[in-house]
Amino acid sequence: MKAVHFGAGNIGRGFIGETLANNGFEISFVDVNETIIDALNARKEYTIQIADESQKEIKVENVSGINNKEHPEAVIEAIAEADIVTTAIGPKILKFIAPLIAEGINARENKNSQKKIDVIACENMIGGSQNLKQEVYVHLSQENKKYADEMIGFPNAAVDRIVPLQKHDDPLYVSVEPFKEWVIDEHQMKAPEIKLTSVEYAPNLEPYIERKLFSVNTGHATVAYTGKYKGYKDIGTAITDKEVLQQLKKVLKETGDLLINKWNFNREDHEKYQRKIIGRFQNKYLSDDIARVGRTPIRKLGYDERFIRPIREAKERGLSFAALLETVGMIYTFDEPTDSESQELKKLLANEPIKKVVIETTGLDDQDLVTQIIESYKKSVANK
Ligand SMILES: NC(=O)c1ccc[n+]([C@@H]2O[C@H](COP(=O)([O-])OP(=O)(O)OC[C@H]3O[C@@H](n4cnc5c(N)ncnc54)[C@H](O)[C@@H]3O)[C@@H](O)[C@H]2O)c1
Ligand SMILES: O=P(O)(O)OC[C@@H](O)[C@@H](O)[C@H](O)[C@H](O)CO
Repeated sequence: MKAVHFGAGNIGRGFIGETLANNGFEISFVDVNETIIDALNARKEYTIQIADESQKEIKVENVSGINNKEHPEAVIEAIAEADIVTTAIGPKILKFIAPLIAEGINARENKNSQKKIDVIACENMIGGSQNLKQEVYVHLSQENKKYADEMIGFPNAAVDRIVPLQKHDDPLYVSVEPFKEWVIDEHQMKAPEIKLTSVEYAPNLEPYIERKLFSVNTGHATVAYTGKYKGYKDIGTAITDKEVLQQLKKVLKETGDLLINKWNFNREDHEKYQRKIIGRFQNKYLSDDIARVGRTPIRKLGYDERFIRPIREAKERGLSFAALLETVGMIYTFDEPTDSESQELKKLLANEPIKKVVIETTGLDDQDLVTQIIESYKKSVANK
């Protein structure tokens, strides 16, 4: 069985690669990072280290790499032969790899392949694979679309494992937390006979992806932005600050109340899930930079993203969202020189009226919310 995986980065190697290999797949990693691709081709294996007291090492074998900038034709060929295609490349990059996936589908049709496959985007976003499908379909002819409608599934997925930026001499070595969870929307699959061991299949992914995004990611981002606001550089140190931990707990209470109200989750189970998340952020065996967790703040301020969507939905339901609003105010003060979106946000704030910046970054048309966010931002600036 063959897998093509786009993005040989942290989660790509640290989780998706491990899972596919455990399920007997031969994996072609597609990436633009020459060092990683060359190392994959030279060694055909890499090592994952579990970041807990065991420090256990796991070998991932039967892997190779394709540089999609240099060898797009090899990627198309690999997709034509694949049994599964996955991505973990970043939500904003999906549109750049869409033409290659479209050409791969075209190649499958040209060789009259009757094998159905699924293309699974493992990104932190709601509706990731369906979003990728839209981008891919832009590049398909009417005829290709008909073939794709029948043969290619784009099931949404939620992927959870903290994999920080890696700082080892070996460019492939990847240290990961022990926790892992990958859920795939079963109803959107075209090849449901391929069921990966250790992956969960759900009839409706929405509650899972919202629970993950609005608990793990809203919480993680809250530690990052509150931590940065208070001068910290990494998640593990920031969370030892009582005020940062308090802010995290307040935010998780708000998203928890929303999720319980919306999806009818059992409160006790959800609180247990939240405690587990806090413990994961406190993992002393992991060193996770605030620069990584807070990366791309404009994306994270998006309408359907980890802060604005829970704020909108809490407001609709008459639930509290004060701590979420407070954190959003701090996001606008996030100044990370290594992150281009953070610098773009800084420039926008320096050159445009704050109201325009808030509307553009959040996509909100609710004037009351826009005003509340402006007030929260001004408070953050004043108290800094
Ligand atoms: N790291 C985590 O803890 C984690 C956990 C769950 C989900 N995710 C999600 O997975 C995705 C990837 O995150 P990551 O942390 O692994 O990031 P990463 O930066 O480590 O990996 C992304 C990889 O994509 C490659 N890439 C970028 N543009 C490309 C292009 N045009 N063509 C081919 N390759 C390209 C990069 O070279 C890099 O190797 C994101 O959507 C993220 O939200 C990450
Ligand atoms: O990947 P992002 O930028 O959407 O979010 C940063 C982190 O919160 C994220 O990568 C987590 O580590 C991960 O989602 C845990 O499953």
